[in-house]
Amino acid sequence: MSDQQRRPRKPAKPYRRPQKDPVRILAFEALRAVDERDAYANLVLPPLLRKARDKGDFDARDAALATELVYGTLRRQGTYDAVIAACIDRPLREVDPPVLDVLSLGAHQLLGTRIPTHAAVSASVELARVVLGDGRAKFVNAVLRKVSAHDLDGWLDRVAPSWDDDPEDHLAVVHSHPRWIVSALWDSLGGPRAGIEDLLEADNERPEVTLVARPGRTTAEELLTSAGAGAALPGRWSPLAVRLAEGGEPGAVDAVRDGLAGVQDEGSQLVALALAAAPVEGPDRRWLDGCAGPGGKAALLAGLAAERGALLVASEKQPHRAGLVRQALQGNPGPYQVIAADGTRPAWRPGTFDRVLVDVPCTGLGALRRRPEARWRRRPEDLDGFAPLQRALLTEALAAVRPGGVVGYATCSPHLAETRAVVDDVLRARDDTELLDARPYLPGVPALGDGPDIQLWPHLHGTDAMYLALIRRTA
Ligand SMILES: C[S@@+](CC[C@H](N)C(=O)[O-])C[C@H]1O[C@@H](n2cnc3c(N)ncnc32)[C@H](O)[C@@H]1O
Repeated sequence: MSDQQRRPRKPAKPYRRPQKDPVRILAFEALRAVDERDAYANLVLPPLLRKARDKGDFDARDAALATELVYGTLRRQGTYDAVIAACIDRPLREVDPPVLDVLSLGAHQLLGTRIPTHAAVSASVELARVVLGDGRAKFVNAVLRKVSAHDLDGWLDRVAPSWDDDPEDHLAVVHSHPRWIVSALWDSLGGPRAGIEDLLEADNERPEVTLVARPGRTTAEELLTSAGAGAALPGRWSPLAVRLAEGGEPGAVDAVRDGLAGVQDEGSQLVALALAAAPVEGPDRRWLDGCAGPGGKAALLAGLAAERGALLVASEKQPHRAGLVRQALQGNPGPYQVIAADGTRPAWRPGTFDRVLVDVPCTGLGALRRRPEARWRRRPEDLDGFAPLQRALLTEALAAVRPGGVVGYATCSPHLAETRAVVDDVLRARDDTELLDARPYLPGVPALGDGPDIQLWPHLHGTDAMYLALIRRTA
C-alpha cells in the first residue's frame, strides 16, 4: 500500500445550499430581460420591484440597491467589459450572456459602489450558485478575485487606451460610451477635453426627477407645497419646474396623481416655453403639436394656449400614443383636440396654424441618463432610418404654419445629423423661411452657444440634451 493510499481522505466539505439574496437575484433577472428581450430597464424594473415588495421580503432600501445595481451595471457596461476581458483568457463574446451578467454585476459592486470587496465577491458567487450552478460559480469567483485586485482608477490605467494614442477610444472606455457616440457628442459640443468629459460623466449620473406645473391647473408654488416641505426645490430655469429631492416619488405627489402636474425634464419644458414665447405676426389662435405622443409637451402647450385663448391640436401617428396624449390633456382649462394622424400626410389644410411644434422621432442620444441600456442598443445606421422622416415632418410643419407663424423643430438628441443638418437641408430648399434666434426665449439660461438654434446639455444645464430651432414662415 503506498503512502498516498494510506493517508486518510480529507472529509468532503458538507454541501451548503447557496444563499438566496433577493436583491441580487432581482437585479440579475432585470439584466437578463434587458439582454434577452430587448426590454427597457426603466420599464422592466418597476413591476419586478412591485412583485418583490408584495412578497414582503423587500424594503425601500432593497429597492434602491437593486435599482442602483441594474442602472449602474448597464451604464458602466463598456468599462466593465474591458476589465472583465482583461481577467479571462478567452474573448468576451465566448462567455455565456448570463455568466457575463453575473460578472458585470459583481464588477459594478467592486468598482462602482462602496460595497466591501469580500461582500461583493461572496454575494456574486452566491448569486452565481443560485442562477448558474456551482460549476460556473467557481469561474465567477476566480474572475471576480482578479477584478478585485485593483480599484476603478487602477483598472482604467491598465485597460483604457491612452489619451495620446486615441482620445475617443480613451473616453469610450473611461466613461463607458460606444466610441461612435463619443465622437458624435464631441462633434456637436465642440471645445476641449474638459467639456466632453463632463458631458460623458453627466450621462452616467442619475437625473433628478423634475415636475411641471401645468398652466391653468396648478402653479410651481402650489406644486412645491403639494410635494411637501424639504421634498422639493424650484426648477433651475423653467418657472413651471419643481425638482424632487433624492428618492422622491412623483406618484406620491397629489398634484401629479390628479393630473395637475406631470413629470417632465426641464429641457422639454424650455422647448415648449420658447415656442410659446416666440412672437408671431398676426393672430395667435391655432397651435399644432405634430408629434405629440406621449403628450408631455402637448400638455404644457395646451395650458399655455389656453392662457391666450388659443386652441391646441395634438396629433400623433401611433393610436395608442394618441391615447396617452388624450390622458395628458384631460383637465386642460382651454380647448384642445387630439387626433391620430401621420404628420407627413397632414390631416389639415396648408397654412392652418399660427404655431407648430415638431418634436421629431430621433435616436434619443440626449437622454442617455434615463435609458441606461440605450447607448449600447443604438447603431449609427439608426440615423439613416430617421433622416427622411425628420426632414418630411419639418417640411410638413412649415406647410402647416401660415406666413408670419412660427415652427419649432425639436429633438431629444444633440447629434448634428438630426439637428442642424435637418434644418439646414430643409431651409436651403426654400425662400419663405427665416431662422429666429431662439436664445432670448429661454431667459436666464446660460451657455446657449452662438445661436440662432439652441442646444441644451446635461452637464451645463442639468437637462436632457434637447435641441430647438425656431423658424418663421416669411411668405
Ligand atoms: C420624440 S416623440 C415626441 C414626444 C412628445 N413631444 C412629448 O413631449 O411627449 C416623437 C413622437 O412622434 C411620433 N411619430 C413618429 N412618426 C410620426 C409621424 N409620421 N407623424 C406623427 N407622429 C409621428 C412617435 O410615435 C412619437 O410619439
